[in-house]
Amino acid sequence: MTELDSHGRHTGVPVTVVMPTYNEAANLPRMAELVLGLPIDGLHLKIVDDSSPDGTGRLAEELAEKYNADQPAGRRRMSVLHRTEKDGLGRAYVAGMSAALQEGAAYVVQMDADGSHPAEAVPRMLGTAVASGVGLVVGSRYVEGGSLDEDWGVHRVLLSRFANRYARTVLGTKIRDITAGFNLWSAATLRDIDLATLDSAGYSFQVELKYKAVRAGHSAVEIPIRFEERTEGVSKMTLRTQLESAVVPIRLRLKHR
Ligand SMILES: Nc1nc2c(ncn2[C@@H]2O[C@H](COP(=O)(O)OP(=O)(O)O[C@H]3O[C@H](CO)[C@@H](O)[C@H](O)[C@@H]3O)[C@@H](O)[C@H]2O)c(=O)[nH]1
Repeated sequence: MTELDSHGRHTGVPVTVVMPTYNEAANLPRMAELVLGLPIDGLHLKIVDDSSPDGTGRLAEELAEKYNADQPAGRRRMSVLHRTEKDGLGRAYVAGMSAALQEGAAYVVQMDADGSHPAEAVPRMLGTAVASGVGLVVGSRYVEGGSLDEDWGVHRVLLSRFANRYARTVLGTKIRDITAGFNLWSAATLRDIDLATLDSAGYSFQVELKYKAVRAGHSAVEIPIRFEERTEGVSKMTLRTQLESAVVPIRLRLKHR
């Protein structure tokens, strides 16, 4: 059970932040500093890099060496999982989450490496999960108090709103930000979902995982966050991943009628 010590730090619970990267060298040092500076003792940052041509994987190793340097033997604050090729956001998360569970994480946080997700919300998400006992806390743009960076173009805003409305309608779920990429999971919830047999390779993984968690009987809580547009690098979303996002909800619905 996590507790807050006299300095307001969460203690006593192993939390792993899984962060997939593809060409995020310009963002990674700042992200590592933000995440590893959070007031959560024992927090671990796991990078899942798909052989980024810009050297993100190598940089991640250098950062891990720096952050692990002053740790007692056998304890690491940061690790890097290298995959041989770009194989999709969903598969990168499956690899990172599976490794985190094997290493004994009690909670797993999903976070983009581009600064879109407010790292400072993680203690609040953890506190919510522990206090309420829910297995999934969604960092939500679409509940009261949540917001989107005004720099998101009209096209992206409409696409995001449509994708959410579409997936929610097809799947009949109540989660308002079902495409959200900033989520905290309890290990028990992830274990109840067969990560090895997901239908999604790419971004629709976000929808599939939440749907399967709710179907497995777990409840979700959404807490408001502000989503910032990245200032460095570019989104890796493609037409193909968007098409997958259109197909996966229908496939899930047909499978689980
Ligand atoms: N390892 C790996 N990482 C990837 C891959 N594709 C993307 N990433 C990493 O995944 C994170 C998100 O990728 P972006 O391409 O920046 O995502 P986005 O367009 O901003 O979309 C985000 O918001 C959506 C909701 O609007 C989310 O649905 C989506 O999952 C993501 O969080 C970044 O850290 C990026 O480097 C991949 O194939 N492999």
